[in-house]
Amino acid sequence: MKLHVDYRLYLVTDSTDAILHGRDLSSGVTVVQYRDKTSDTATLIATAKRLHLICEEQGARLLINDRVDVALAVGCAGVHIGQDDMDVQTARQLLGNDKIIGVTVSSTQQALVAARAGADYLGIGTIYATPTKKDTKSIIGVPGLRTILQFLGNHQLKECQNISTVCIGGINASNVQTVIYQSYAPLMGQNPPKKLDGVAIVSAIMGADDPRRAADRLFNLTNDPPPFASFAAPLIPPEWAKPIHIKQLLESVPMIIKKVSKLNPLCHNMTNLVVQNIAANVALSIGASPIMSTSGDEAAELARTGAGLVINMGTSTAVGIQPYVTALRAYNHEGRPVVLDPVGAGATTPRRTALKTLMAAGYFDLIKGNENEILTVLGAGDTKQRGVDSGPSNKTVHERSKIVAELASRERNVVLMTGKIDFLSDGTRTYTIRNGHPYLGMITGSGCTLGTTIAAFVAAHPEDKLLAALAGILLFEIAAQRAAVRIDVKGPGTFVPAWLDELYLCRKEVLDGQAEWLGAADVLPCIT
Ligand SMILES: Nc1ncnc2c1ncn2[C@@H]1O[C@H](COP(=O)(O)OP(=O)(O)OP(=O)(O)O)[C@@H](O)[C@H]1O
Ligand SMILES: Cc1ncsc1CCO
Repeated sequence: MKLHVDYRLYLVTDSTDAILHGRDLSSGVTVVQYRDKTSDTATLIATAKRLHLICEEQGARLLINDRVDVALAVGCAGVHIGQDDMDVQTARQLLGNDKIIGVTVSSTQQALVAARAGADYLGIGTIYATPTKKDTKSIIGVPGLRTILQFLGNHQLKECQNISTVCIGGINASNVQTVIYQSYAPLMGQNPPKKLDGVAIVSAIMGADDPRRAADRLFNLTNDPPPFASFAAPLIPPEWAKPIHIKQLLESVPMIIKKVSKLNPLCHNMTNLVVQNIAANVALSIGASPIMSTSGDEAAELARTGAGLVINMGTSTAVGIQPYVTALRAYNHEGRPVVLDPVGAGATTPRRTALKTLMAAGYFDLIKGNENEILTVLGAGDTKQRGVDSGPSNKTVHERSKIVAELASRERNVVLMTGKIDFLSDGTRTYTIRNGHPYLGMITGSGCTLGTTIAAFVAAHPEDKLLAALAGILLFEIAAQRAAVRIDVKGPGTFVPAWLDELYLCRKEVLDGQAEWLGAADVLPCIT
Protein backbone atom coordinates (compact mmCIF):
# COMPACT_ATOMS: atom_id res chain seq x y z
CA MET A 1 0.00 0.00 0.00
CA LYS A 2 1.18 3.51 -0.81
CA LEU A 3 2.81 5.27 2.11
CA HIS A 4 0.86 8.18 3.52
CA VAL A 5 2.80 11.45 3.51
CA ASP A 6 1.92 14.68 5.27
CA TYR A 7 3.60 17.29 3.06
CA ARG A 8 2.81 20.35 5.14
CA LEU A 9 6.36 21.31 6.12
CA TYR A 10 8.91 19.80 3.83
CA LEU A 11 12.54 20.42 4.70
CA VAL A 12 15.24 20.18 2.06
CA THR A 13 18.65 19.76 3.65
CA ASP A 14 21.47 21.69 2.11
CA SER A 15 24.61 19.99 0.91
CA THR A 16 26.88 20.93 3.78
CA ASP A 17 28.22 18.50 6.35
CA ALA A 18 26.42 20.50 9.00
CA ILE A 19 23.31 18.44 8.47
CA LEU A 20 23.56 16.39 11.61
CA HIS A 21 26.20 18.32 13.52
CA GLY A 22 24.32 19.61 16.48
CA ARG A 23 21.41 20.46 14.21
CA ASP A 24 18.15 19.20 15.29
CA LEU A 25 15.06 18.40 13.27
CA SER A 26 11.94 19.95 14.59
CA SER A 27 8.83 18.01 15.43
CA GLY A 28 7.16 20.46 13.05
CA VAL A 29 8.90 19.07 9.97
CA THR A 30 6.74 16.47 8.23
CA VAL A 31 9.06 15.52 5.36
CA VAL A 32 12.84 15.68 5.03
CA GLN A 33 14.48 15.55 1.66
CA TYR A 34 18.14 14.68 2.02
CA ARG A 35 19.87 16.61 -0.73
CA ASP A 36 23.60 16.20 -0.93
CA LYS A 37 25.27 16.67 -4.28
CA THR A 38 28.86 16.34 -3.13
CA SER A 39 29.39 13.40 -0.76
CA ASP A 40 30.50 9.96 -1.92
CA THR A 41 28.02 7.07 -1.88
CA ALA A 42 29.25 5.59 1.41
CA THR A 43 28.86 8.93 3.20
CA LEU A 44 25.46 9.47 1.61
CA ILE A 45 24.21 6.13 2.86
CA ALA A 46 25.65 6.63 6.34
CA THR A 47 24.10 10.09 6.68
CA ALA A 48 20.79 8.96 5.21
CA LYS A 49 20.62 6.10 7.73
CA ARG A 50 21.08 8.47 10.64
CA LEU A 51 18.53 10.88 9.19
CA HIS A 52 16.09 8.02 8.68
CA LEU A 53 16.29 7.09 12.37
CA ILE A 54 15.65 10.67 13.45
CA CYS A 55 12.76 11.02 11.00
CA GLU A 56 11.16 7.81 12.21
CA GLU A 57 11.42 8.97 15.83
CA GLN A 58 9.69 12.23 14.92
CA GLY A 59 7.07 10.86 12.56
CA ALA A 60 8.56 12.53 9.49
CA ARG A 61 9.13 10.91 6.10
CA LEU A 62 12.60 10.80 4.58
CA LEU A 63 13.12 11.22 0.84
CA ILE A 64 16.45 11.16 -0.96
CA ASN A 65 17.26 13.63 -3.66
CA ASP A 66 18.14 12.05 -6.96
CA ARG A 67 19.65 8.79 -5.62
CA VAL A 68 17.29 5.81 -5.89
CA ASP A 69 20.13 3.50 -4.80
CA VAL A 70 20.55 5.39 -1.51
CA ALA A 71 16.80 5.35 -0.87
CA LEU A 72 16.76 1.57 -1.45
CA ALA A 73 19.80 1.08 0.76
CA VAL A 74 18.20 2.84 3.76
CA GLY A 75 14.61 1.76 3.11
CA CYS A 76 13.19 5.27 3.44
CA ALA A 77 9.96 6.66 1.95
CA GLY A 78 11.25 7.40 -1.54
CA VAL A 79 13.03 9.87 -3.77
CA HIS A 80 12.80 13.32 -5.21
CA ILE A 81 13.99 13.68 -8.76
CA GLY A 82 14.81 16.76 -10.82
CA GLN A 83 14.19 17.32 -14.52
CA ASP A 84 17.74 16.20 -15.37
CA ASP A 85 17.73 13.12 -13.11
CA MET A 86 16.45 9.59 -13.65
CA ASP A 87 13.00 9.37 -15.29
CA VAL A 88 9.97 8.56 -13.14
CA GLN A 89 9.19 5.23 -14.82
CA THR A 90 12.67 3.83 -14.18
CA ALA A 91 12.63 5.08 -10.59
CA ARG A 92 9.23 3.44 -10.11
CA GLN A 93 10.48 0.12 -11.46
CA LEU A 94 13.37 0.20 -9.01
CA LEU A 95 11.42 1.42 -5.98
CA GLY A 96 8.07 -0.31 -6.42
CA ASN A 97 4.55 1.09 -6.20
CA ASP A 98 4.45 1.77 -2.46
CA LYS A 99 7.28 4.27 -2.40
CA ILE A 100 7.02 7.99 -2.96
CA ILE A 101 8.41 9.70 -6.03
CA GLY A 102 8.42 13.47 -6.31
CA VAL A 103 9.46 15.55 -9.31
CA THR A 104 10.59 19.15 -9.65
CA VAL A 105 8.47 21.03 -12.21
CA SER A 106 8.36 24.63 -13.36
CA SER A 107 5.75 24.46 -16.14
CA THR A 108 2.36 22.93 -16.83
CA GLN A 109 3.94 20.71 -19.49
CA GLN A 110 6.46 19.28 -17.00
CA ALA A 111 3.65 18.84 -14.44
CA LEU A 112 1.57 16.87 -16.94
CA VAL A 113 4.49 14.65 -17.95
CA ALA A 114 5.31 13.90 -14.29
CA ALA A 115 1.68 13.20 -13.37
CA ARG A 116 1.24 10.90 -16.38
CA ALA A 117 4.42 9.04 -15.47
CA GLY A 118 3.02 8.28 -12.02
CA ALA A 119 4.76 10.79 -9.74
CA ASP A 120 3.19 11.05 -6.28
CA TYR A 121 3.89 14.72 -5.75
CA LEU A 122 5.28 17.74 -7.55
CA GLY A 123 7.83 20.19 -6.16
CA ILE A 124 6.72 23.33 -7.98
CA GLY A 125 9.23 26.14 -8.33
CA THR A 126 11.43 28.03 -8.23
CA ILE A 127 9.12 30.58 -6.59
CA TYR A 128 11.71 33.20 -5.70
CA ALA A 129 15.40 33.55 -6.54
CA THR A 130 17.62 32.28 -3.76
CA PRO A 131 21.37 32.35 -3.19
CA THR A 132 21.46 28.56 -3.81
CA LYS A 133 19.34 28.68 -6.98
CA LYS A 134 20.60 31.25 -9.44
CA ASP A 135 19.03 29.66 -12.51
CA THR A 136 16.57 32.48 -13.21
CA LYS A 137 14.99 30.54 -16.09
CA SER A 138 13.08 28.38 -13.65
CA ILE A 139 11.91 31.27 -11.43
CA ILE A 140 8.17 31.20 -11.93
CA GLY A 141 6.95 33.34 -9.03
CA VAL A 142 3.53 32.95 -7.44
CA PRO A 143 1.80 33.55 -10.83
CA GLY A 144 3.62 30.55 -12.33
CA LEU A 145 2.74 28.43 -9.31
CA ARG A 146 -0.90 29.45 -9.61
CA THR A 147 -0.95 28.59 -13.31
CA ILE A 148 0.28 25.06 -12.59
CA LEU A 149 -2.21 24.54 -9.72
CA GLN A 150 -5.01 25.84 -11.92
CA PHE A 151 -3.96 23.52 -14.73
CA LEU A 152 -3.86 20.46 -12.44
CA GLY A 153 -7.24 21.21 -10.89
CA ASN A 154 -8.85 21.57 -14.31
CA HIS A 155 -7.23 18.67 -16.15
CA GLN A 156 -9.48 15.69 -16.84
CA LEU A 157 -6.68 13.22 -16.05
CA LYS A 158 -7.27 11.84 -12.56
CA GLU A 159 -3.50 11.65 -11.99
CA CYS A 160 -3.40 15.45 -12.33
CA GLN A 161 -6.25 15.96 -9.91
CA ASN A 162 -4.89 13.51 -7.34
CA ILE A 163 -1.22 14.43 -7.36
CA SER A 164 0.14 16.19 -4.26
CA THR A 165 1.92 19.52 -4.54
CA VAL A 166 4.50 21.50 -2.61
CA CYS A 167 6.15 24.72 -3.71
CA ILE A 168 9.82 25.49 -3.34
CA GLY A 169 12.30 28.31 -3.72
CA GLY A 170 12.96 31.25 -1.43
CA ILE A 171 10.05 30.48 0.91
CA ASN A 172 10.55 31.87 4.42
CA ALA A 173 8.55 33.03 7.43
CA SER A 174 7.81 36.42 5.93
CA ASN A 175 6.38 35.19 2.62
CA VAL A 176 4.99 31.71 3.33
CA GLN A 177 1.46 32.83 4.15
CA THR A 178 1.27 35.14 1.14
CA VAL A 179 2.43 32.36 -1.18
CA ILE A 180 -0.11 29.88 0.17
CA TYR A 181 -2.92 32.44 0.10
CA GLN A 182 -2.20 33.81 -3.36
CA SER A 183 -1.54 30.41 -4.90
CA TYR A 184 -5.21 29.53 -4.54
CA ALA A 185 -7.28 31.78 -6.76
CA PRO A 186 -10.43 30.20 -8.14
CA LEU A 187 -11.40 31.61 -11.51
CA MET A 188 -14.96 32.09 -12.62
CA GLY A 189 -16.25 29.29 -14.84
CA GLN A 190 -13.39 26.90 -13.97
CA ASN A 191 -12.91 24.11 -11.46
CA PRO A 192 -11.05 25.24 -8.36
CA PRO A 193 -7.25 24.97 -8.63
CA LYS A 194 -5.44 22.33 -6.64
CA LYS A 195 -4.56 23.46 -3.14
CA LEU A 196 -0.92 23.25 -2.11
CA ASP A 197 -0.31 20.32 0.23
CA GLY A 198 2.78 21.90 1.66
CA VAL A 199 5.76 24.16 1.35
CA ALA A 200 9.37 23.13 0.94
CA ILE A 201 11.90 25.12 2.88
CA VAL A 202 15.66 25.14 2.53
CA SER A 203 17.69 27.95 4.08
CA ALA A 204 14.91 29.39 6.27
CA ILE A 205 15.37 26.28 8.43
CA MET A 206 18.82 24.97 7.64
CA GLY A 207 20.40 28.43 7.81
CA ALA A 208 18.55 29.57 10.95
CA ASP A 209 20.41 30.01 14.24
CA ASP A 210 17.81 27.82 15.86
CA PRO A 211 16.43 25.45 13.18
CA ARG A 212 13.92 23.86 15.55
CA ARG A 213 12.35 27.19 16.44
CA ALA A 214 12.39 28.28 12.80
CA ALA A 215 10.63 25.06 11.76
CA ASP A 216 8.02 25.35 14.50
CA ARG A 217 7.28 28.93 13.48
CA LEU A 218 6.99 27.97 9.82
CA PHE A 219 4.74 25.04 10.69
CA ASN A 220 2.40 27.33 12.60
CA LEU A 221 2.42 29.89 9.81
CA THR A 222 1.48 27.28 7.20
CA ASN A 223 -1.44 26.12 9.32
CA ASP A 224 -2.79 29.47 10.48
CA PRO A 225 -4.89 31.68 8.22
CA PRO A 226 -2.82 34.73 7.27
CA PRO A 227 -3.66 37.82 9.34
CA PHE A 228 -4.18 39.89 6.20
CA ALA A 229 -6.93 37.51 5.07
CA SER A 230 -8.94 37.93 8.25
CA PHE A 231 -11.39 40.15 6.41
CA ALA A 232 -10.96 38.67 2.96
CA ALA A 233 -14.07 38.50 0.89
CA PRO A 234 -15.43 34.95 0.67
CA LEU A 235 -13.83 33.07 -2.21
CA ILE A 236 -17.06 32.53 -4.04
CA PRO A 237 -19.37 35.23 -2.78
CA PRO A 238 -23.10 34.82 -3.26
CA GLU A 239 -23.00 37.73 -5.71
CA TRP A 240 -20.92 35.57 -8.05
CA ALA A 241 -23.82 34.69 -10.30
CA LYS A 242 -25.82 37.89 -10.02
CA PRO A 243 -23.94 41.15 -9.48
CA ILE A 244 -25.27 43.05 -6.47
CA HIS A 245 -27.79 45.61 -7.48
CA ILE A 246 -26.01 48.94 -7.72
CA LYS A 247 -28.61 50.68 -5.58
CA GLN A 248 -27.98 48.19 -2.79
CA LEU A 249 -24.23 48.72 -3.18
CA LEU A 250 -24.52 52.50 -2.93
CA GLU A 251 -26.69 52.27 0.18
CA SER A 252 -23.63 51.23 2.19
CA VAL A 253 -21.52 54.22 1.10
CA PRO A 254 -22.80 56.72 3.72
CA MET A 255 -22.30 54.13 6.47
CA ILE A 256 -18.65 53.68 5.44
CA ILE A 257 -18.03 57.43 5.19
CA LYS A 258 -19.47 57.81 8.71
CA LYS A 259 -17.28 54.96 9.91
CA VAL A 260 -14.14 56.72 8.67
CA SER A 261 -15.15 59.89 10.53
CA LYS A 262 -15.96 57.95 13.69
CA LEU A 263 -12.84 55.81 13.75
CA ASN A 264 -10.58 58.56 12.39
CA PRO A 265 -8.10 55.88 11.24
CA LEU A 266 -4.43 56.62 11.06
CA CYS A 267 -3.51 56.81 7.41
CA HIS A 268 0.16 55.96 7.07
CA ASN A 269 1.62 57.44 3.90
CA MET A 270 4.90 56.18 2.55
CA THR A 271 4.42 58.44 -0.37
CA ASN A 272 6.41 60.51 -2.83
CA LEU A 273 8.07 63.86 -2.18
CA VAL A 274 5.71 65.70 -4.53
CA VAL A 275 2.38 65.07 -2.80
CA GLN A 276 3.19 64.98 0.93
CA ASN A 277 1.25 68.09 1.84
CA ILE A 278 -1.82 67.65 -0.34
CA ALA A 279 -2.08 63.96 0.61
CA ALA A 280 -2.09 64.90 4.31
CA ASN A 281 -4.76 67.56 3.69
CA VAL A 282 -6.94 65.17 1.68
CA ALA A 283 -6.66 62.63 4.51
CA LEU A 284 -7.85 65.25 7.01
CA SER A 285 -10.74 66.35 4.79
CA ILE A 286 -12.08 62.82 4.43
CA GLY A 287 -11.95 62.27 8.21
CA ALA A 288 -8.71 60.30 8.58
CA SER A 289 -5.57 61.11 10.51
CA PRO A 290 -2.50 61.32 8.26
CA ILE A 291 1.03 60.42 9.16
CA MET A 292 3.74 60.80 6.55
CA SER A 293 6.59 58.46 7.35
CA THR A 294 9.11 56.67 5.20
CA SER A 295 10.65 54.85 8.14
CA GLY A 296 9.98 51.14 8.05
CA ASP A 297 11.02 50.89 11.70
CA GLU A 298 7.92 52.56 13.10
CA ALA A 299 5.50 50.70 10.82
CA ALA A 300 4.69 47.88 13.25
CA GLU A 301 3.69 50.33 15.99
CA LEU A 302 1.57 52.35 13.58
CA ALA A 303 -0.09 49.21 12.22
CA ARG A 304 -1.06 48.19 15.75
CA THR A 305 -3.08 51.38 16.17
CA GLY A 306 -5.44 50.22 13.42
CA ALA A 307 -3.76 52.18 10.64
CA GLY A 308 -3.93 51.64 6.91
CA LEU A 309 -0.76 52.01 4.85
CA VAL A 310 -0.25 53.32 1.34
CA ILE A 311 3.05 52.54 -0.35
CA ASN A 312 3.51 54.94 -3.23
CA MET A 313 6.56 54.36 -5.43
CA GLY A 314 6.54 57.88 -6.92
CA THR A 315 9.97 58.93 -5.67
CA SER A 316 11.08 55.71 -4.01
CA THR A 317 14.55 56.10 -5.50
CA ALA A 318 15.06 58.83 -2.88
CA VAL A 319 14.70 56.46 0.12
CA GLY A 320 15.34 53.04 -1.37
CA ILE A 321 12.90 50.19 -1.33
CA GLN A 322 13.90 48.50 1.96
CA PRO A 323 11.75 50.66 4.31
CA TYR A 324 8.72 49.78 2.18
CA VAL A 325 9.50 46.08 2.45
CA THR A 326 9.88 46.36 6.24
CA ALA A 327 6.61 48.26 6.54
CA LEU A 328 4.71 45.91 4.23
CA ARG A 329 5.79 42.93 6.30
CA ALA A 330 4.85 44.66 9.53
CA TYR A 331 1.37 45.53 8.25
CA ASN A 332 0.88 42.01 6.84
CA HIS A 333 1.92 40.62 10.20
CA GLU A 334 -0.63 42.76 12.04
CA GLY A 335 -3.34 42.00 9.47
CA ARG A 336 -3.70 45.70 8.65
CA PRO A 337 -4.42 46.82 5.08
CA VAL A 338 -1.80 47.97 2.59
CA VAL A 339 -2.47 49.81 -0.65
CA LEU A 340 0.15 49.78 -3.41
CA ASP A 341 0.40 52.74 -5.77
CA PRO A 342 3.05 51.71 -8.30
CA VAL A 343 3.60 55.23 -9.62
CA GLY A 344 5.45 55.22 -12.94
CA ALA A 345 6.12 51.49 -12.54
CA GLY A 346 6.50 50.95 -16.27
CA ALA A 347 8.63 54.03 -16.91
CA THR A 348 12.15 52.88 -16.04
CA THR A 349 14.11 49.77 -15.16
CA PRO A 350 14.70 50.74 -11.47
CA ARG A 351 10.94 51.20 -11.05
CA ARG A 352 10.17 47.83 -12.62
CA THR A 353 12.75 46.23 -10.33
CA ALA A 354 11.33 48.01 -7.27
CA LEU A 355 7.85 46.80 -8.20
CA LYS A 356 9.05 43.20 -8.46
CA THR A 357 10.76 43.44 -5.06
CA LEU A 358 7.64 44.83 -3.43
CA MET A 359 5.29 42.33 -5.01
CA ALA A 360 7.50 39.47 -3.82
CA ALA A 361 7.82 40.90 -0.31
CA GLY A 362 4.25 40.59 0.88
CA TYR A 363 0.53 40.94 0.28
CA PHE A 364 -1.20 44.07 -0.98
CA ASP A 365 -4.86 44.32 -0.10
CA LEU A 366 -5.43 46.74 -2.93
CA ILE A 367 -3.37 47.81 -5.93
CA LYS A 368 -4.29 51.04 -7.63
CA GLY A 369 -2.76 52.78 -10.59
CA ASN A 370 -3.39 54.30 -13.95
CA GLU A 371 -3.67 52.06 -16.99
CA ASN A 372 0.05 51.79 -17.72
CA GLU A 373 0.86 51.06 -14.09
CA ILE A 374 -1.77 48.33 -13.80
CA LEU A 375 -0.58 46.76 -17.06
CA THR A 376 2.96 46.76 -15.72
CA VAL A 377 1.85 45.02 -12.52
CA LEU A 378 -0.02 42.49 -14.61
CA GLY A 379 3.17 41.88 -16.56
CA ALA A 380 1.68 42.79 -19.91
CA GLY A 381 4.74 42.84 -22.14
CA ASP A 382 3.94 45.80 -24.35
CA THR A 383 3.69 48.36 -21.54
CA LYS A 384 5.43 51.61 -22.29
CA GLN A 385 5.05 54.46 -19.87
CA ARG A 386 6.65 57.87 -20.23
CA GLY A 387 6.93 59.49 -16.79
CA VAL A 388 4.19 59.00 -14.23
CA ASP A 389 1.14 59.80 -16.36
CA SER A 390 -0.91 57.38 -18.39
CA GLY A 391 -2.55 59.24 -21.27
CA PRO A 392 -5.82 58.25 -22.90
CA SER A 393 -6.68 54.57 -23.18
CA ASN A 394 -6.77 52.75 -26.51
CA LYS A 395 -8.54 49.77 -24.97
CA THR A 396 -12.27 49.11 -24.88
CA VAL A 397 -14.23 49.20 -21.62
CA HIS A 398 -14.59 45.43 -21.82
CA GLU A 399 -10.83 44.94 -22.27
CA ARG A 400 -10.07 47.17 -19.31
CA SER A 401 -12.63 45.48 -17.07
CA LYS A 402 -11.05 42.11 -17.93
CA ILE A 403 -7.59 43.43 -17.04
CA VAL A 404 -8.61 44.52 -13.53
CA ALA A 405 -10.60 41.34 -12.90
CA GLU A 406 -7.69 39.21 -14.07
CA LEU A 407 -5.17 40.99 -11.86
CA ALA A 408 -7.49 40.97 -8.84
CA SER A 409 -8.15 37.25 -9.13
CA ARG A 410 -4.46 36.59 -9.68
CA GLU A 411 -3.50 38.52 -6.56
CA ARG A 412 -6.63 37.64 -4.57
CA ASN A 413 -7.08 41.30 -3.73
CA VAL A 414 -8.82 44.42 -5.01
CA VAL A 415 -7.56 46.31 -8.06
CA LEU A 416 -8.42 49.85 -9.14
CA MET A 417 -7.41 51.21 -12.52
CA THR A 418 -7.94 54.95 -12.71
CA GLY A 419 -8.50 57.28 -15.63
CA LYS A 420 -11.42 59.09 -17.18
CA ILE A 421 -13.30 55.89 -16.35
CA ASP A 422 -12.21 53.96 -13.26
CA PHE A 423 -12.34 50.16 -13.09
CA LEU A 424 -12.64 48.44 -9.72
CA SER A 425 -12.60 44.67 -9.18
CA ASP A 426 -12.05 41.98 -6.58
CA GLY A 427 -11.95 39.31 -9.26
CA THR A 428 -15.61 38.45 -8.98
CA ARG A 429 -17.30 41.85 -8.71
CA THR A 430 -16.14 44.37 -11.32
CA TYR A 431 -17.48 47.90 -11.72
CA THR A 432 -16.87 50.99 -13.80
CA ILE A 433 -17.06 54.38 -12.10
CA ARG A 434 -17.62 57.33 -14.37
CA ASN A 435 -17.22 60.14 -11.88
CA GLY A 436 -14.51 62.74 -11.32
CA HIS A 437 -13.55 65.71 -13.45
CA PRO A 438 -10.86 66.41 -16.09
CA TYR A 439 -9.26 68.86 -13.61
CA LEU A 440 -8.17 65.81 -11.61
CA GLY A 441 -6.02 64.82 -14.57
CA MET A 442 -4.52 68.34 -14.71
CA ILE A 443 -3.17 68.49 -11.18
CA THR A 444 -0.32 66.44 -9.84
CA GLY A 445 -1.02 63.75 -7.31
CA SER A 446 -4.73 63.15 -7.81
CA GLY A 447 -3.98 59.45 -8.19
CA CYS A 448 -1.67 59.52 -5.17
CA THR A 449 -4.23 61.23 -2.95
CA LEU A 450 -6.85 58.75 -4.08
CA GLY A 451 -4.48 56.05 -2.81
CA THR A 452 -4.33 57.87 0.54
CA THR A 453 -8.12 58.08 0.63
CA ILE A 454 -8.56 54.40 -0.13
CA ALA A 455 -6.00 53.34 2.50
CA ALA A 456 -8.05 55.22 5.11
CA PHE A 457 -11.35 53.78 3.90
CA VAL A 458 -10.07 50.21 3.82
CA ALA A 459 -8.57 50.69 7.29
CA ALA A 460 -11.99 51.75 8.60
CA HIS A 461 -13.99 49.09 6.75
CA PRO A 462 -11.81 46.04 6.09
CA GLU A 463 -14.86 43.76 6.08
CA ASP A 464 -15.39 44.50 2.39
CA LYS A 465 -12.39 46.19 0.85
CA LEU A 466 -13.99 46.63 -2.55
CA LEU A 467 -16.96 48.41 -1.06
CA ALA A 468 -14.70 50.52 1.16
CA ALA A 469 -12.68 51.56 -1.88
CA LEU A 470 -15.84 52.37 -3.81
CA ALA A 471 -17.06 54.63 -0.98
CA GLY A 472 -13.72 56.46 -0.95
CA ILE A 473 -13.65 56.86 -4.73
CA LEU A 474 -17.17 58.29 -4.84
CA LEU A 475 -16.51 60.82 -2.08
CA PHE A 476 -13.24 61.81 -3.77
CA GLU A 477 -14.61 62.15 -7.28
CA ILE A 478 -18.02 63.62 -6.64
CA ALA A 479 -16.37 66.27 -4.43
CA ALA A 480 -14.15 67.04 -7.44
CA GLN A 481 -17.22 67.38 -9.67
CA ARG A 482 -18.81 69.80 -7.21
CA ALA A 483 -15.62 71.81 -6.86
CA ALA A 484 -15.07 72.08 -10.62
CA VAL A 485 -18.38 73.83 -11.24
CA ARG A 486 -18.02 76.33 -8.42
CA ILE A 487 -18.06 79.95 -9.46
CA ASP A 488 -14.73 80.62 -7.71
CA VAL A 489 -12.96 77.86 -9.66
CA LYS A 490 -11.26 79.13 -12.81
CA GLY A 491 -8.88 76.25 -13.56
CA PRO A 492 -6.67 73.59 -11.93
CA GLY A 493 -5.07 76.09 -9.51
CA THR A 494 -8.27 77.33 -7.91
CA PHE A 495 -9.74 73.84 -8.22
CA VAL A 496 -7.43 72.31 -5.57
CA PRO A 497 -8.54 74.34 -2.52
CA ALA A 498 -12.18 74.20 -3.63
CA TRP A 499 -11.89 70.43 -3.92
CA LEU A 500 -10.47 70.15 -0.38
CA ASP A 501 -13.46 72.17 0.83
CA GLU A 502 -15.90 69.96 -1.07
CA LEU A 503 -14.32 66.78 0.31
CA TYR A 504 -14.96 68.15 3.76
CA LEU A 505 -18.46 69.43 2.92
CA CYS A 506 -19.63 66.23 1.22
CA ARG A 507 -18.50 64.27 4.27
CA LYS A 508 -20.19 66.70 6.63
CA GLU A 509 -23.44 66.38 4.72
CA VAL A 510 -23.31 62.61 5.15
CA LEU A 511 -22.74 63.04 8.89
CA ASP A 512 -25.77 65.35 8.97
CA GLY A 513 -27.86 62.68 7.23
CA GLN A 514 -27.86 64.47 3.87
CA ALA A 515 -26.11 62.35 1.28
CA GLU A 516 -27.98 63.69 -1.79
CA TRP A 517 -24.71 64.19 -3.62
CA LEU A 518 -24.46 60.41 -3.90
CA GLY A 519 -27.20 60.69 -6.52
CA ALA A 520 -24.39 61.72 -8.90
CA ALA A 521 -22.70 58.32 -8.52
CA ASP A 522 -22.27 56.67 -11.91
CA VAL A 523 -21.37 53.06 -11.12
CA LEU A 524 -22.08 50.12 -13.43
CA PRO A 525 -21.35 46.40 -13.12
CA CYS A 526 -19.16 44.79 -15.80
CA ILE A 527 -19.44 41.36 -17.29
CA THR A 528 -15.90 40.05 -17.43
N1 LIG B 1 -10.62 63.04 -17.58
C1 LIG B 1 -11.01 62.70 -16.35
N2 LIG B 1 -12.29 62.79 -16.00
C2 LIG B 1 -12.70 62.45 -14.78
N3 LIG B 1 -11.87 62.02 -13.80
C3 LIG B 1 -10.58 61.88 -14.09
C4 LIG B 1 -10.06 62.21 -15.37
N4 LIG B 1 -8.72 61.98 -15.35
C5 LIG B 1 -8.44 61.52 -14.13
N5 LIG B 1 -9.54 61.45 -13.35
C6 LIG B 1 -9.63 61.01 -11.96
O1 LIG B 1 -8.44 61.41 -11.32
C7 LIG B 1 -8.05 60.48 -10.31
C8 LIG B 1 -6.62 60.06 -10.57
O2 LIG B 1 -6.57 59.32 -11.76
P1 LIG B 1 -5.35 59.34 -12.75
O3 LIG B 1 -5.57 58.18 -13.67
O4 LIG B 1 -5.17 60.70 -13.34
O5 LIG B 1 -4.17 59.02 -11.74
P2 LIG B 1 -2.61 59.14 -11.86
O6 LIG B 1 -2.19 59.16 -13.31
O7 LIG B 1 -2.07 58.05 -11.03
O8 LIG B 1 -2.37 60.54 -11.18
P3 LIG B 1 -1.05 61.15 -10.50
O9 LIG B 1 0.14 60.41 -11.04
O10 LIG B 1 -1.07 62.58 -10.88
O11 LIG B 1 -1.21 60.97 -9.04
C9 LIG B 1 -9.06 59.36 -10.40
O12 LIG B 1 -10.04 59.57 -9.42
C10 LIG B 1 -9.66 59.51 -11.79
O13 LIG B 1 -10.96 59.03 -11.86
C1 LIG C 1 5.21 64.20 -10.68
C2 LIG C 1 5.65 63.07 -9.87
N1 LIG C 1 6.90 62.53 -10.04
C3 LIG C 1 7.12 61.51 -9.22
S1 LIG C 1 5.82 61.17 -8.22
C4 LIG C 1 4.90 62.43 -8.88
C5 LIG C 1 3.55 62.75 -8.36
C6 LIG C 1 2.43 62.29 -9.19
O1 LIG C 1 2.40 60.99 -9.48
